Amino acid sequence: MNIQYEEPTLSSSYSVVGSFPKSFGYDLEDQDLDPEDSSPSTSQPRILLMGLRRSGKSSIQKVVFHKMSPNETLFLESTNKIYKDDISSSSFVNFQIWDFPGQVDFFDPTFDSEMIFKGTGALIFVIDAQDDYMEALGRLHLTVSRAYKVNPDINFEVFIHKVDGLSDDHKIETQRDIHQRANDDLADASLEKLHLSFYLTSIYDHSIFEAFSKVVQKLIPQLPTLENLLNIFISHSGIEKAFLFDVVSKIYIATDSSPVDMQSYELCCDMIDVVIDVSCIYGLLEDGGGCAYDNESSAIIKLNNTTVLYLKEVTKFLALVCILREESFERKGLIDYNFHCFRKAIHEVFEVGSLFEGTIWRPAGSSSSKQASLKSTQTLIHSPGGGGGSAERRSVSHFGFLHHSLSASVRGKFTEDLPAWEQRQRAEGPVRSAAEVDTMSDFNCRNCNESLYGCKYIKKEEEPHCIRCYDRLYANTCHKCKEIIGHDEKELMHQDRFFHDHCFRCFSCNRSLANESFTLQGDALVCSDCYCSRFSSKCAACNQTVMPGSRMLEYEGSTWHEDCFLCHGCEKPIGAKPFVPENDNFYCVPCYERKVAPRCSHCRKALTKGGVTYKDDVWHKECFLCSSCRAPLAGQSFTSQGDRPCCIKCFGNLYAKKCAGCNTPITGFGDGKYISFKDRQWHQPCFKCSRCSVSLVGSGFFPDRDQILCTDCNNDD
Ligand SMILES: Nc1nc2c(ncn2[C@@H]2O[C@H](COP(=O)(O)OP(=O)(O)OP(=O)(O)O)[C@@H](O)[C@H]2O)c(=O)[nH]1
Repeated sequence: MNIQYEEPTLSSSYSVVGSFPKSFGYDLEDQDLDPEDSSPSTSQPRILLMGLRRSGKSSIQKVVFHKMSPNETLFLESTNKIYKDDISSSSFVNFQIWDFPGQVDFFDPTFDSEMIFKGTGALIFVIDAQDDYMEALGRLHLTVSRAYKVNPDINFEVFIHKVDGLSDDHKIETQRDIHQRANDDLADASLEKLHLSFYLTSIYDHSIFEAFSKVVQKLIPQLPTLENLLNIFISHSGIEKAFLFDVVSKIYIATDSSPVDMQSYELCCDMIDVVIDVSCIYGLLEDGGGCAYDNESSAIIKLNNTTVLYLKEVTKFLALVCILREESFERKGLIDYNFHCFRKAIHEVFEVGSLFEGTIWRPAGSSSSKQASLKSTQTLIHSPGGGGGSAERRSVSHFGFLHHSLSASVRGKFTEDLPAWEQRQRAEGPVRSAAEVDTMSDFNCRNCNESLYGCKYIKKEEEPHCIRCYDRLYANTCHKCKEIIGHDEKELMHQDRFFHDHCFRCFSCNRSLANESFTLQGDALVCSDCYCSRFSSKCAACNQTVMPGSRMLEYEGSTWHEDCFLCHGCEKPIGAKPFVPENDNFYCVPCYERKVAPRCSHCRKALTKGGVTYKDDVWHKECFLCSSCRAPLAGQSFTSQGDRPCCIKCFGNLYAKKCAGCNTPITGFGDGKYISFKDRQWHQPCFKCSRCSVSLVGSGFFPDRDQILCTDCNNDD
């Protein structure tokens, strides 16, 4: 195959290196992404985008990192070379994305797996959910197993993409199916340790940004520190939710530890768009110079539901976007002061981060500035009033955050524990000048009264506690292992029970459930896969698992997917409508009436329920009438005259013989037996002696013209 080198046409920041497959572009001499940078750009962490042709790889990259509108991706040409995109020039995160052509051939001798996978942080495999995904699953397995062999530390991420075309039920079913098949393939290859994470994505909504955020976050070693900082910041400032955004890509680098709901995330994304758009109109210089986002950037949007959105610049590429209630925003001085502390802390964290090799963070400055920054932290610790000037000041924590008066109600437990602080302690030892000791002399644990200066501490209802006392007095006990969940351990809560992160596992397969969906079976936690294979039923039509929580139908002990329960007549799903079972088939009522139901012998209309059967014919109840008087016969005694049904009354009047004793009809209904002699008949009670009225049933009698006589009366004559 001979593919020519081409200049990229889509974006000036997009680099094409080499051609596929002759040279994959992995050679170091091709790495000319940053001519200023003497270090080879391969040292940057790398995210690979792989998947079948047209699965949407380039679109994802273009939409997330190059602001391309989703509709424009319709015109993207197929990728036939590896595109290496260094996004660090426009973004805070410092990595390359390699977009692979769909037809990559692992068996080609020029494909250097070692080279590609060695420096890879994450491998994103894109599966087109609107297409038949069996081939993609095969390719996924091949790709991840090869990559895992070279570098087991890669994060394997599967984007089940283009889900905008699927219904909600279909999305869940597709995810479950792909999840199950992919993991089965890995289990068959004894690769159970290889963990795949799955995301439902689309470029037409925020899901792709959310998914990319999570992928990037996993590559950030300082994430727990950032999360802690955000926790402290929001709890001290009365803020409900805060996101640290990479402004250009709108992926969030970190957020506080409360759960992320899509709506809040979308709101904050939209706010960034608004800020950039407005400052492009009003914020640029007359000659068009300047920048739409700079260190002056800050914005407040008040929503009409008493919610406020607050954006502040953190670094050239980072913005903090907060959601808070209007009443909390009245203390804006306090929030701004705390933000100031937060920003300083962030700068310090990045500097520490830059000391680590291969960090995904952009270094904040040279190492000589580290000393200055650490000093400023000390200043903050011991001069909490600086810049804040607020009457609400109540106490100071390590980074000088002021407490919001609502903090107790805002958030419970958080640990004011920052690696940067630890770093300083390790590097310099506990510095305790006289002035410092004075300032901090009454800063003791409220329980054991030991000084907290230079130590980690945790606030409980505004009162600082040393770690030991805090764990002893307030830490929760893990429901599984019955051990205390220490302040520095991740704690998960489910139905008022607390668990260690590592104890929250599936009862059946022992997989961690921290980021998985699960259900409870009695007291046991079960992951959805095990639940499906053990407890859920199979659809009687397609024999596939009926997912718990999905829409289904049950009838006489069998289960169907809602879409599989079809009318045998029109072959459409019957859904919640009434149906009629007939010879192992089911019919919706219209089809049953049209095609299967018997017809009434009287009106010829379909008979769907009840009715009367008489001499192999069926009638609606209301159609089954006396052939003489038209009175309804359903539920009544009746007889027939010829083939026609007849009520007792008409039969007696019109057709029955008369009793020779009482002259009323002998119908056979309720009359008991009757006696017949020659051409005369009697009801049994009427068969008696015409003179002395003695019953003649069972005894001899003597007819005497119209009369019948007993032996005695006959002898009297
Ligand atoms: N409906 C929908 N279409 C999408 C989505 N993402 C991408 N597409 C479309 O999918 C088609 C293929 O997208 P590309 O980004 O070129 O796919 P690719 O994986 O880079 O393809 P190759 O370069 O051939 O490997 C384009 O027409 C996109 O508009 C999505 O989320 N939803």
